[in-house]
Amino acid sequence: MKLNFYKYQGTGNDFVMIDNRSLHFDKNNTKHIAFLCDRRFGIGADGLILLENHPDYDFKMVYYNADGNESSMCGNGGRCLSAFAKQLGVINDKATFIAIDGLHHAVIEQGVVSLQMQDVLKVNKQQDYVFLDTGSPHHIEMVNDLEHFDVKTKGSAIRYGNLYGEAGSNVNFVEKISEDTFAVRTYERGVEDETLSCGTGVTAVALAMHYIGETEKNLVTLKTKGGDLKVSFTVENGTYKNVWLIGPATLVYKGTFE
Ligand SMILES: N[C@@H](CCC[C@H](N)C(=O)O)C(=O)O
Repeated sequence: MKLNFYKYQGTGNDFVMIDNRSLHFDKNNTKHIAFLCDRRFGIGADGLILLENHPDYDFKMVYYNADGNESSMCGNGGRCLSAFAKQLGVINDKATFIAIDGLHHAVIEQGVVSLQMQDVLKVNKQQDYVFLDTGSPHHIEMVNDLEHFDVKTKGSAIRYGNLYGEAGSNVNFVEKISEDTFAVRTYERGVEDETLSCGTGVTAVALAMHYIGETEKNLVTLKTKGGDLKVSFTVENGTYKNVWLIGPATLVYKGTFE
């Protein structure tokens, strides 16, 4: 059967997008989803996202990691899916959609997609790291010389280590550039490698840097290998609300897969 797909990227975090409003896509075929995401034998992507109808909202987001398994929230994916929904004519410049972690709002202005993320009510600060959940779980460590840091080896050791058990965690390494700017590199669970950018990851980093006092700003720039993202938020009694992930989301190409 022929499959129409669209390839999107948001700061280099890339996704195969499928309009599944007719529910024709086989969601249980993990091997097929992993195959479509394979960079040598398939289309190639960090994840695959289905856009589906929802009775109460503009659309529903269903997200799979490159390993073919459905996973928790993808921030860059949510931004790209909002751009895809606009391209399909499902929305204009604003969206309210449901994802695995709940309701999201998105606003699109000149190719920049701002996505409201879940409130973060709990931050776990330890001596060497911070852990928080921004829709997906994120371990955060500050390091020196991030450019030459072995993200894959060190990230994999933490992801599969004792701290996070069977479920594992995404792992972010951070270097402070200035009061409101941080460089971030992320090892992504389900891709099992470093990706060029991770939306829930940079969101977690911005909040963590505020929480541990590395910044007092509530608009933070995160520099990833795939480009810059911004995160804004309000602070209420040690919790983070009104959290927005802001950055570009671009159609790369569309195609048909046999
Ligand atoms: N790239 C994503 C994160 C996707 C989910 C993650 N790999 C997981 O399984 O936890 C993002 O932009 O947030």
